[in-house]
Order: sequence, then C-alpha cells, then structure tokens
Amino acid sequence: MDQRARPYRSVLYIPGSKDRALEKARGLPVDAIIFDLEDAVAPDEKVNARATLAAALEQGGYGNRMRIVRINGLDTQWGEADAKAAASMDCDAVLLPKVETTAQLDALVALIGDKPIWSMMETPRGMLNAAEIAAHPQLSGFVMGTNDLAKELQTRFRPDRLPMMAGLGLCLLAAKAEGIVVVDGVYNAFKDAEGLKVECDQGRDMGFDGKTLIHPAQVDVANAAFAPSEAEIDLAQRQIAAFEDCEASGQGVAVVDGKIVENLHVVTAREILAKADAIAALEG
Ligand SMILES: CC(C)(COP(=O)(O)OP(=O)(O)OC[C@H]1O[C@@H](n2cnc3c(N)ncnc32)[C@H](O)[C@@H]1OP(=O)(O)O)[C@@H](O)C(=O)NCCC(=O)NCCSC(=O)C[C@H](O)C(=O)O
Ligand SMILES: [Mg+2]
Repeated sequence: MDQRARPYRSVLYIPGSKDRALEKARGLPVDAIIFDLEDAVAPDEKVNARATLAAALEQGGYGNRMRIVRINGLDTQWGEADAKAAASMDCDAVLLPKVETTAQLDALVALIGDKPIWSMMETPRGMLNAAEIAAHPQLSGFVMGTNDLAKELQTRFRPDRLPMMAGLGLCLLAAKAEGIVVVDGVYNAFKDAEGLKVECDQGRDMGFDGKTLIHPAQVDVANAAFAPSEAEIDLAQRQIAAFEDCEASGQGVAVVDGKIVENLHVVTAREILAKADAIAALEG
C-alpha cells in the first residue's frame, strides 16, 4: 500500500508480553498496531516480552495493518537491547517514547539502521522542539502521549482537553508542515464509548489522522470518526463536478449548497475521496 495514502484511523496498543492480545489483534479491524515494550509491560516481563513479540511478528497474520514496535527509552536499562531486537523484527517502524531532541532520534537510527522511525510526543520539551523533531529525515509519524503530557503539565483531565491544546497544536503544526502522520493520544476510560466518540470527533476536527486505542472495544468508534462520512463523500463529489463545469465555462468559482467552491476546496474534496478509497482498499 502507498504509505502516503495509508489510513491511521485506529492505532491499537498491544502489550508485547500478552500472547492472548497478540493473537486477538490478528482479527481486529484496526489500521495500525503499536506493539508495546514500554509502559504496557511490567519491568519483570520486559526481557521476555521482546522474545514473545518477535515470535508473534515472525508468525505473522497481521495482514495489511501497519506494525509499529514501541521500545523503551534509550536512557533506560532496556532501551538499547529493545532497539537492536526491533531492528530485526518483522515490523514496519520503530517508535521511540518521550522524544525531546533530534539527537535521540539519531541515536535510535544508529542502532536500527534504515527502518522508519516514529516519535512519541509527550513532554513539554518535546513539544517545544516539535518542528525540529518532525523534520528528522527518517521520521514518519508522531504519536501523542497525552497521559505523560498530563503528568508533566500537572493538569487535570477535562473533556475539552483545554490544558493540552497548546502542546497538541504545536505537534499538529509541526507534523503538517513536514507532511508526516500525526495520531492523537489514548482515551483511558475504555468502556465509555460516548466519551471516546466526543474525543475522537475533537481530534478529527483538529486534523489528527486517527486515535491511539488501548482496548478492542474502542476500534469501531475511532474507525467511524476518522473516516469520511457518506455526506462528506457526496459533497466532495458534487464540489468536484460543479467546479469542473465552471472551469469548462471559463469561470473560477462554483457554488454548491450555497457555499463557494474554489481550486483549494477541490484539493480537499479529492483528498476526502482518496482517503475513502484507501480505507476501502485496506478493508477489502
Ligand atoms: C486495559 C486492559 C488491561 C484490559 O484488559 P482485559 O481485562 O483483558 O480486558 P477484556 O477482558 O475486556 O478483554 C477482552 C478481550 O480483548 C483482548 N484485549 C484486551 N486489550 C487488548 C489490546 N489492547 N489489544 C488486543 N486485544 C486486547 C483480551 O485479551 C480479551 O481477549 P479474549 O480473551 O479473546 O476475549 C487491556 O486492554 C490492556 O492491557 N490494554 C493496553 C494498555 C496499554 O497498552 N497501555 C499502554 C499504552 S497507553 C500509553 O502508554 C500512551 C502514552 O504513552 C501516553 O503517555 O499517553
Ligand atoms: Mg507515555
């Protein structure tokens, strides 16, 4: 699949130590999986989790899903061995937690070679350096770590996420400027589908490509929220058709449903249709 068109509506964390969850994910309709060696794995299980995960990836069965391995930080006792192990795992990218500088990404590259890298954005310093981090030549995506961010900011969790908006916004700007993927943080209350939908809709409106998830029950909500709706697809088709008619008659502006449609709106309309096609291709 063309990496630029790949959907990232649902990005599920799976503890690398849990055989049952590693098996379950083979049948879940997620766009991407983060196989976790960091916070979802207890210290006593970290070394075994590396081998468990390598075996699960070697066995395969994850289909078209993007497979990302999150290692422990390189300043921890597990990080370097995780990175070396991940370099030879059958995965698509390696995700480094708590990235604050491009030097940390260079250190990862020195250990794993040319595999694509992703960056967890979850500290104030990381967010202040987001523009430089996003521009790293081997970086393909940002994952927001809103639990760590809340801890660092000493904020309370609020449904509107107001205390996080500056950090989320800086990372969105940096990711969009560099054309890399940017995926929103997790919603901890995994049995609260209504609250998850509100947060997914907010993330979608802000421009995130998708949401990180912690439980299979969250997948359908995220897939629906980050996919173009039937109404959006219908509007995009009508905007393109109306603009082409206008162009043919020598005019530069069309009107659809009482709103102007110019060249730039047609670009957005084509992106919506391309995303719908990419989702259909992934699901097919
Ligand atoms: C939260 C959980 C501990 C709940 O697990 P459990 O009690 O097993 O839930 P259920 O009994 O409801 O599970 C039903 C079935 O689904 C499987 N399952 C559960 N979770 C997952 C999963 N994440 N991926 C795949 N499959 C999963 C169970 O095995 C059951 O299967 P079956 O027996 O066949 O019915 C658990 O969901 C969990 O551990 N979730 C992941 C937590 C995690 O990854 N945390 C770290 C990431 S969050 C983070 O760190 C973000 C960032 O860094 C930040 O700072 O914000
Ligand atoms: Mg974190």
